[in-house]
Amino acid sequence: MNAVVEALRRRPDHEAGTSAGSHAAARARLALLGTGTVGGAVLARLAGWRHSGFADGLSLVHVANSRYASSAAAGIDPSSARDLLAGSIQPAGLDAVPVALRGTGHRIVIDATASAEVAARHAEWLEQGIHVVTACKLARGTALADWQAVEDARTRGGSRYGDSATVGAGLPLLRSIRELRAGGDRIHAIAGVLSGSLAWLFNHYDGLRPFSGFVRRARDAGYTEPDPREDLSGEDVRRKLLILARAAGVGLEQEMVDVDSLVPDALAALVREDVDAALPQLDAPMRERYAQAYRNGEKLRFVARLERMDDDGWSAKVGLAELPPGHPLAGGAGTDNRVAIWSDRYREQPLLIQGPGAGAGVTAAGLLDDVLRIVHG
Ligand SMILES: NC(=O)C1=CN([C@@H]2O[C@H](COP(=O)(O)OP(=O)(O)OC[C@H]3O[C@@H](n4cnc5c(N)ncnc54)[C@H](OP(=O)(O)O)[C@@H]3O)[C@@H](O)[C@H]2O)C=CC1
Ligand SMILES: N[C@@H](CC=O)C(=O)O
Repeated sequence: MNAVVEALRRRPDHEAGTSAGSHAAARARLALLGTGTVGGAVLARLAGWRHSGFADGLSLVHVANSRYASSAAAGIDPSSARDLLAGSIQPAGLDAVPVALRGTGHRIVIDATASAEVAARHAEWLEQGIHVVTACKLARGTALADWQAVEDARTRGGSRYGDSATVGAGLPLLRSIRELRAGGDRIHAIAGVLSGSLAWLFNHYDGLRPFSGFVRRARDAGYTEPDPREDLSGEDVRRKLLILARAAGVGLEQEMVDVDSLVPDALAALVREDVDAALPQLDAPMRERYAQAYRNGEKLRFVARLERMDDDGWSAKVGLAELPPGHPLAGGAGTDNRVAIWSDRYREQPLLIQGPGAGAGVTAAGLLDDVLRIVHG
C-alpha cells in the first residue's frame, strides 16, 4: 500500500491537540496575505474586535497584496491597513513574511489569496514553526504529494494548519469528519453541494435571463474565485472534494476525481482579461440544460460525490445533476452548501451539514476562528 494512503488511514490529517504552551503569555503575531474580498473582511473583523477582547493577545505585524507589503513590529491598525498598503513602497515578497513575524510567541500566516506561489510556501513556513491558516485550497486540494508535504512539515515544525475556510467557508465540515474519525468512525460516502457560487447560481437562474448575467452578479458579490472559470469548470469543487476525502482518510489523487466542466473549450482557452466579455458563451447550453430539467420537474444542482465501492476502492465525481425537488441535496437557498456524510455511525440516515458556503464575512470568520483555536489551544 502507498505510504501516504497508509498514513491517511491511520490518523486524522489535522492536529487535534494543543499548541506549545510556552507561547501562552506572548502576543501572537499575524501576517495577512491578500487584502481582497476575504482578506478585506479579515481586516474588518479584526478592526471590529478592538474593544471586544477577542483581539487581545493578537498583533497584526505584516500585511501584503500581490504588489505591496507593509510590516511593523509594533503592530498595524487593521482599520487602516489597506490605506497603509496603498501608500507603501515596500514591494510584496514572501521572504519578508518570516522576518516580519520574528520573535517569541505564536507566529501565524493568514493566507487570503488564491496564489499558487503563496500556497507553495505553506510547508516551508510550517516547518519553521509558523502556523498557517488558509482560505486557499491549493496546498491541500491539489497533488497528494503537496498535501503530504504540508502534513510532514507541520509534524516536523510542531505547527498547526487551519483549513476550516477551505471547504464550506468555515462550516463545521472538516472538523466533523475529523472528530468522527478520532472517535473510531469510518467514512463510507460524502455527497453534497460544495460550491457557494454554483449553489447561488442554480438557486437564482430561471432559464429566462442570461446565465452569464448571474455569473457576473455572483462574482461581484464575492462568491466566485477571482477567475469564475475555477468554479464553473468544477476545479474548485474538485479541490474541496479532495480536501474532504483526505480528511476522511482517503488518499485520492486529482486525476481520480471525474469532473464534468460547465466551461466550453473556447471560454476555457481565453486569457483572464477576455473572460468577462465571453461569458455569454455559457448562455445557450445552460438554457437548454435548464429547460430539459424544468420539463422533467427537476432542479439543477452542482454536486460532488465520494463513495466507497464494493472492492474497497473509491469513486469520486463532480458535475451538474438534475435532482427531483424533494432530493436531500436539492434544498437550501442563497450560497448554501449542503453535505451528507455516511459512516459506520450514520449508516442509513446521513449526517447533514448545511449553511452558507461562500462570502467574505463567513470565510473571514472561519479563518479567524482557526487563529483563535491556535492561540488558545
Ligand atoms: N470568496 C469566497 O467566498 C471564498 C474564498 N475562499 C478563498 O479565499 C481566497 C481569496 O479569495 P478572494 O478574497 O475572493 O480573492 P480576491 O481576488 O478578492 O483577493 C485575492 C488577494 O490576494 C492577493 N494576492 C495575490 N497574490 C499574492 C501574493 N503573492 N502575495 C500576497 N497577496 C497576494 C491579491 O492582491 P492584489 O489586490 O494585488 O490583486 C488580492 O488582494 C481564494 O483562495 C478563495 O478560494 C475560500 C472560501 C470562500
Ligand atoms: N468560489 C468558492 C468560494 C469558496 O471557497 C465557492 O464558490 O464556493
